[in-house]
Amino acid sequence: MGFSLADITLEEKRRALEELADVKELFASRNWFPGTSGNLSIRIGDFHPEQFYFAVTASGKDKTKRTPEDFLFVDQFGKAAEATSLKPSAETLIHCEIYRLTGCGAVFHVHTVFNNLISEYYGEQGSVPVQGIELIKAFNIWEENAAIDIPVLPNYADIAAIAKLVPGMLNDQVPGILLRNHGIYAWGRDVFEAKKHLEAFEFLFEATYRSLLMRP
Ligand SMILES: CSCCC(=O)C(=O)COP(=O)(O)O
Ligand SMILES: [Zn+2]
Repeated sequence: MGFSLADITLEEKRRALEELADVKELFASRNWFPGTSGNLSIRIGDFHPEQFYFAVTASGKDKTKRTPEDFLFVDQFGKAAEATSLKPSAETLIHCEIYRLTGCGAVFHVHTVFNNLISEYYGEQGSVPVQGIELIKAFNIWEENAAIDIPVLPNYADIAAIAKLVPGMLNDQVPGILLRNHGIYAWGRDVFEAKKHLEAFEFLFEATYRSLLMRP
């Protein structure tokens, strides 16, 4: 092993930055980055659980704007892998842990009103039960009347403490975790799949919220 960022082609790095910029713009148009919240990443190059690289959003930026300072490359520890004045997302360690454990290709995190409300409602229980909704198929689960449990983790100011909980909370079937009163992390093999999963989660959260309201 022992490869470096320089071993990854410029073309692959350029493509990752372009894809991140496009998906960031799309999510911004949906108001999925209120108050500079949210972070996005795409993995590049070879993957070994103990060594990999990814491009991630810089911390604290207005993610509705497209600037030359939006992203940087980091290693498997979340440390900048190039000389830069940019700081990686404050939540980069959660991305690191998701890549390490799943080997996925992209991780997207957004704060929305529906994911916050649902995470609080089911926070004590530790997971959000969802059953019989067609969009569960977005997670490649095709059985009749499928039931899933979306994990909910506690939210701490110490991101490393949250990252430590990730291994114990991953559910093989479900490509996402909710942080209580915080937001959703969704991932996939690539940008297409991570976006599909994130959209499905948001649909399921809104549907769950509305069905709770409809209860007698
Ligand atoms: C103002 S939102 C608080 C931090 C957060 O939850 C988030 O998603 C954005 O942090 P980042 O460092 O990635 O900008
Ligand atoms: Zn966040």
